[in-house]
Amino acid sequence: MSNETDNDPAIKVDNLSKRYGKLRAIDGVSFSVERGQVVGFLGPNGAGKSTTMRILCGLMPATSGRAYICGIPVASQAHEAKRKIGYMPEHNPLPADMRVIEYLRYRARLREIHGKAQKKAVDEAMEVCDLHRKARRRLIGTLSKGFRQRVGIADAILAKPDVIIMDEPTIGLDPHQILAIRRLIESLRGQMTVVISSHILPEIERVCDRIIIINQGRVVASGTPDSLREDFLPTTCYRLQVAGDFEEVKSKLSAITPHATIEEKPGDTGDDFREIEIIADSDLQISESLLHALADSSSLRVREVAKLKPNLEDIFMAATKRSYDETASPFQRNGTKNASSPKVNA
Ligand SMILES: Nc1ncnc2c1ncn2[C@@H]1O[C@H](COP(=O)(O)OP(=O)(O)OP(=O)(O)O)[C@@H](O)[C@H]1O
Repeated sequence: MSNETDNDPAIKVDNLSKRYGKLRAIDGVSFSVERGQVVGFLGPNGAGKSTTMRILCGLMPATSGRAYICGIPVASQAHEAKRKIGYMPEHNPLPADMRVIEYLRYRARLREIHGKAQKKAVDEAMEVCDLHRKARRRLIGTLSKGFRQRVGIADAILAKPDVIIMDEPTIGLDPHQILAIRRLIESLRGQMTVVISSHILPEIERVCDRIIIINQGRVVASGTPDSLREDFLPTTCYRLQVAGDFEEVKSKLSAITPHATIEEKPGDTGDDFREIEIIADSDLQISESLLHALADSSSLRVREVAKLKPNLEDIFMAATKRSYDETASPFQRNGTKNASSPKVNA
């Protein structure tokens, strides 16, 4: 029996843990995902991403804790919860000797979609994934990896699930194929809740509204890319290219940002310009002041002032390093000690 209401989040995970023998693969994981969001689910190898996703998809039971899809408890109402989810595993076993259209019809039958509804569902999924014209009658074994990924996504969206979970959807694809899959995911925004696990961080940063980072079985960060930047790397970095005496440059810049670190970057710019970095602990907007101060001097020339923004890779490194530092020993994952909780911004 369904407990679903439209107000329930698309996904709610409450204190979820999973042990494989003595190993705690995930340990007290909690988060929720609002409907229509595209969320990146990140973590280093072995962090517990696949374990969490498999529990969410009803493919494996948790040791403790609860997971809900649109308010439906996955453990006690697995069949109903599964109807709400489309899952694309990292290693998607597709039959090489079936044609795309045959395979999707077969997958629709497994989801109890028959007759006219089946034709409509298969046509629409092929249309969204751009398989209709180019690949509908092709043998899956003859398709490029990018097209095989599209078949996997078409399969996952066939039954118009509320939630679609994709494990590494762009792994092994060339830049054109990655762009095509990104556009496809973007076209799902607002219609379905999409959770993507990937190690391709620039891709995740481009496409996701929210990021959840898991490390050593625990959620260590959760928020929008901007809120995570503020939480984990609340620094400002300017990079300048200036020609002239470094001590003079330094004294001019120190007058504007007395507490910042000012360093000359090693490396050759190919001429008499040098690269200088200013790093401050707070958010600064000083491009104009920097330009004025340097232009004021007759012996200095400036040709570039750029404010650098930490990217998702920087955030990922900071979040997973912080939690790694806060975890005193690997024994904790076997449950012999309690780890201190890393900072999480839910
Ligand atoms: N079936 C299993 N039996 C025993 N240990 C397992 C099993 N599946 C996963 N593990 C272990 O649980 C931990 C979490 O694995 P999981 O696959 O969930 O991580 P992941 O974040 O998805 O990693 P990756 O990015 O490498 O796919 C790892 O230490 C892994 O070795």
